[in-house]
Amino acid sequence: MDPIETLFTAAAAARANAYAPYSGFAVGAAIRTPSGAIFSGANVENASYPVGTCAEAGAIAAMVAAGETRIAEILIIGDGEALVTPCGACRQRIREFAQEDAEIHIAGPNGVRASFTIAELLPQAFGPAIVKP
Ligand SMILES: O=c1ccn([C@H]2C[C@H](O)[C@@H](CO)O2)c(=O)[nH]1
Ligand SMILES: [Zn+2]
Repeated sequence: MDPIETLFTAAAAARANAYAPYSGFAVGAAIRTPSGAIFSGANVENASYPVGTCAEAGAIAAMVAAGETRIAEILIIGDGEALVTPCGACRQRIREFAQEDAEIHIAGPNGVRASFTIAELLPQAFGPAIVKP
């Protein structure tokens, strides 16, 4: 299968399990690391609304738990007509692990609609190199 299609399938499977009873807005995300492994996540909402977490955060947590810390590509599937790009907090989360040339693919239920780099979505970012000695 085409690599993007593989990511899309993983993100769609996670999205099908999204826990979004409050917004009704299901999101799925899938990361491919340089090793070729794929990690996925879905948004998980909470009765205490601010405690909910984004799909991207879930996929990043799965990647880190498996011992990987580099994002080669990430694909996010949202809903509706508008591009569901990562929220501000998730742009920062992706920035932490994104390779320089990492692509962020934004998809709807029928496929990828646009692709960006992290520099496009989070210019002049605060990142690890600033903090790490
Ligand atoms: O990129 C995004 C944008 C939104 N959401 C979730 C958060 C919340 O559960 C719902 C509506 O904002 O969608 C994500 O998971 N990722
Ligand atoms: Zn987010």
